[in-house]
Amino acid sequence: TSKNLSPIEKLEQSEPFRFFLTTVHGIPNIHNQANAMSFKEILSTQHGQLVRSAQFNYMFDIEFILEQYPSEFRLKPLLIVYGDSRHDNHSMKLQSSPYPQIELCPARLDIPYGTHHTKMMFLLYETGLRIVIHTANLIEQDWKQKTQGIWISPICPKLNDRTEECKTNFKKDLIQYVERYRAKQLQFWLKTITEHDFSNINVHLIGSVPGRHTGPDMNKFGHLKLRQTLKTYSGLENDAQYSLAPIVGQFSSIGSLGATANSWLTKEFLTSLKQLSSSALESPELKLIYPSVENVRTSLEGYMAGGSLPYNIQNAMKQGWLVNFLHQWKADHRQRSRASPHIKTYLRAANDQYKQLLWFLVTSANLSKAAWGVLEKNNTQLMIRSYEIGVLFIPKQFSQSVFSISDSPAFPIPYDLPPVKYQSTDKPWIVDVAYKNQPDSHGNMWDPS
Ligand SMILES: O=C(O)c1c[nH]c2c(-c3ccccc3)cccc2c1=O
Repeated sequence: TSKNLSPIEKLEQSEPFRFFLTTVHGIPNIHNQANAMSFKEILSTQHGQLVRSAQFNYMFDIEFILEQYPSEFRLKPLLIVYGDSRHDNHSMKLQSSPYPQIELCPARLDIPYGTHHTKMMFLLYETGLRIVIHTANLIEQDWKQKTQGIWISPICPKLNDRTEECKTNFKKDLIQYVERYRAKQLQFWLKTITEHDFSNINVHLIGSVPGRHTGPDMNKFGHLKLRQTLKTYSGLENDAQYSLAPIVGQFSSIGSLGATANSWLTKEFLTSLKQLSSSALESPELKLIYPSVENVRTSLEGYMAGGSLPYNIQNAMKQGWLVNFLHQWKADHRQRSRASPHIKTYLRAANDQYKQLLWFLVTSANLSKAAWGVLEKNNTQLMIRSYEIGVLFIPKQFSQSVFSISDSPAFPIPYDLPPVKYQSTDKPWIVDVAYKNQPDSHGNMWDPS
């Protein structure tokens, strides 16, 4: 009977990556220990005396959120940063009106169809500032039986006169991201970030903010920021041995990608992921992981899991070519093959053995132009619709040449590699069609009409 780890022990054991999956109700406890964290454990009193916090997200259940904070922290100031959608923007005001400690910050969404997908926590303790970047909405179902990703920073101490050097540019990139909200409610947090020492951060920040980014702004956000960061820091530039190293994308929704793979996916997006100059003759393999109908039907939540996989028939029918790229959700080594994925990750393996990684990204960004951006005006501007944020792990920042997924310090990958292709009978999960041939793990059918 192995004992349960405390939140502090989980953080210590997660070094140097500090990358977790959410705990899952209904799997053996042993798989909710190493590299697994719950919302309550993130907010545990064991981390110190909380002063105030901010929660950036897309969906909020205020009662659920407050219930996750330890009772002694529930009345501390809490800033909620949400997407100012044109239609139901009063729901946040209604939810938070009973709680004077809650301040609201609507994020501007000036480009149609943009959403505030960013999922991030600022936790200010008496001992310093912690940043958490993750993939879960602040509603109970997102933290119960899904696979979600969480990166938890060290508690960054107050800056004394010592000049800090942040080797991944994380601090400057975070300030640049938060400044783009142009929100007075975030002024306190911009000042707070400036006053803390981020020199122990070993990940890169990859964010998206809505806009038509041109000139010097082009490489600051979206897939061009990823391209730029990989180019500058990965040290792969001229390493011909990796030109065919396979690339994996894993996500919980898919946008309208165009009539062929070449429209955006392989020509623009893959060029950023492979980061090598696009002149490299043949392209590396791109494998995409997105749940099949069978993955959803047999999941712990059953077809209900599909409610959080909003790939719609309108987009699916325009891109039948995509199915050839698709692979199943399979995470046996983490006991999470039935914990439907809401996490989004992108990675490059060193070769087709998939035993080592060249880099790993966990992010809120699904496979869509809205999230990553699309080049316009003869490649002079990158148009992004949504707010997104993620962290990129590069071996060099961990004094390694590659990440091993088995030898210590093993990178804790969320799913099984190599990815497993759809079977010939498999179809991608589509949220707005009916599935009435086979009951799910709860004996239910799915009939969205
Ligand atoms: O931020 C996130 O992760 C999510 C963002 N949109 C979701 C939707 C949705 C899809 C189209 C229009 C409006 C809402 C539905 C179900 C789950 C999500 C979701 O999880």
